[in-house]
Amino acid sequence: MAMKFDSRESLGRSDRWVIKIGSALLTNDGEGLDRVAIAGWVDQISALVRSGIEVVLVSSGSVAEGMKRLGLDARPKNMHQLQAAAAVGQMGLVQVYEENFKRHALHTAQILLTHDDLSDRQRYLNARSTLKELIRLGVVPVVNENDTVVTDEIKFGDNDTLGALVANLVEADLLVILTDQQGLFTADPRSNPDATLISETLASNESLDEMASGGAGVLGRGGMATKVRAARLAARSGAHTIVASGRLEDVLLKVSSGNQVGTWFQPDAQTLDARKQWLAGHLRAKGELVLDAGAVRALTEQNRSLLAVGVRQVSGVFNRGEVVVCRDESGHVVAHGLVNYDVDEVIKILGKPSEKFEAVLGYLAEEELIHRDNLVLM
Ligand SMILES: Nc1ncnc2c1ncn2[C@@H]1O[C@H](COP(=O)(O)OP(=O)(O)O)[C@@H](O)[C@H]1O
Ligand SMILES: N[C@@H](CCC(=O)OP(=O)(O)O)C(=O)O
Repeated sequence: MAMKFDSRESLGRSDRWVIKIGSALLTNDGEGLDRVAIAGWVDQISALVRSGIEVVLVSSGSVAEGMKRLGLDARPKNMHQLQAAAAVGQMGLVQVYEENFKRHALHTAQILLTHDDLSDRQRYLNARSTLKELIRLGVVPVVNENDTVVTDEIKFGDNDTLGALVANLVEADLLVILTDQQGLFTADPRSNPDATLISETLASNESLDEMASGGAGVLGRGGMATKVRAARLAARSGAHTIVASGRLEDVLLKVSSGNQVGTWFQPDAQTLDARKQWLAGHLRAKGELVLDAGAVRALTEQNRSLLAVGVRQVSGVFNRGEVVVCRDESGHVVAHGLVNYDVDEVIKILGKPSEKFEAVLGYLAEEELIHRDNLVLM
C-alpha cells in the first residue's frame, strides 16, 4: 500500500494537525509562561489555520504558571499542592492563548481531559464529536490534562501521550510535538554532545527506545521516551509525528512548507479502525489476564479469539464489556480486549474449555473470553 504522505512536502500540506507544546518549552526558566514565545507560536498556528489546516492544540504549562502565581520555587511533590498549582495556572494558560488568538480573530476553546474520559466509550465518542464540531466551526481547541481531578492511577502524566490520543480521536494526519530539543537524537544530547539528530524513522523502529531512554528535563514530564511512544500511538490511526524544536524560527511554517526540520516518525502501513484504536489507547485497564504460550500464538500468529482454556491467571476488578490487558507469562503485553465475562466468572472458568462453562457457571454467555473482533494486538 502506498503511503498517503510520502514526502515532507506532502505531509506539510496535510489537512488536520494536532500540535503539542511541552512544559520544557513553554516556561521561561521557571518564571511562568514564556509569553513572547507563545505569541510567536500562535502567530504561526493562525497562519496555518488561515491556509486551511485544521489545528487542535495540546498545551502543557498549567503547573509551571501556577507555581509562579503561587510563589513556589520547586514543582510541588504533594499531590494536592500540585493540583492546586495546576488549577491556578490553567487560568493563566488559557488567558494567554485566548488573548493571542484574538489578535488573529480566532476563537479558542478549553478542553480538559482525563484518562477516564477516553477509556469510557461513550465519553470518548462525546469528546470526539465536540472536538470535531469545534474544528468545523474554525475554533482552535486548547487541550490539557484535567490535572485538578486526576489521581496517580488515572493520569496520563505527560502530554505527549495525551497529544497522541487526541490525534487518534480526531483522526489527525500529523502530530507535531514541539519541545526544547531539535528532535530525537541518537542519545540524550544533554549528556552526549556527540549525539546526532535522527531526521526520519519508522515509529515502530525498536532501536529508538534505547536512544530515548535519557529521561526528562526539570519541568518536562516524559522526555523523549514518551514522544517515541506517542509517535507509535499516533501511528495506530495512521498519523505521522514530527518532533521538533519550538525555538527554531517559524518551525511550524517550516513543517508546512516541507522543510527538513526535527524528527519525522512514519506510521507502518497498517492502521487500525477507530474502535480498535480506542482499545489500543487504553493505557490502564481494569484487569489483566496472563496467557499461556499456546494462547499467545493463537492471538499473534493465527488471528484467533481468546479462549478461557489458554488463560492461566486473572487479576483486577472488571465487568463484562470492559477492557483488559493480556500478557504472556513473562509479563509482556500481548493484546488489549473487551472481555465477555465478569472477573468472578473468569476466576471460575479460566483454564477450562468452553463446553465446561455451563456446568461451572450454570450458563454459557459466549464461547470466547474475548472475541477477535474485540481484540487488538499490542
Ligand atoms: N535521545 C534524545 N534526544 C533528544 N532529547 C532527549 C533524548 N533523550 C532524552 N532527551 C531529553 O528530553 C527532553 C525533552 O523532554 P521533556 O523534558 O519531557 O520536554 P517536554 O516538556 O517538551 O515534553 C530534552 O530536554 C532532552 O534532554
Ligand atoms: N498537564 C501538565 C503538563 C504535563 C507535562 O509537563 O507534560 P510534558 O509537556 O509532556 O512534559 C501541565 O499543564 O503542567
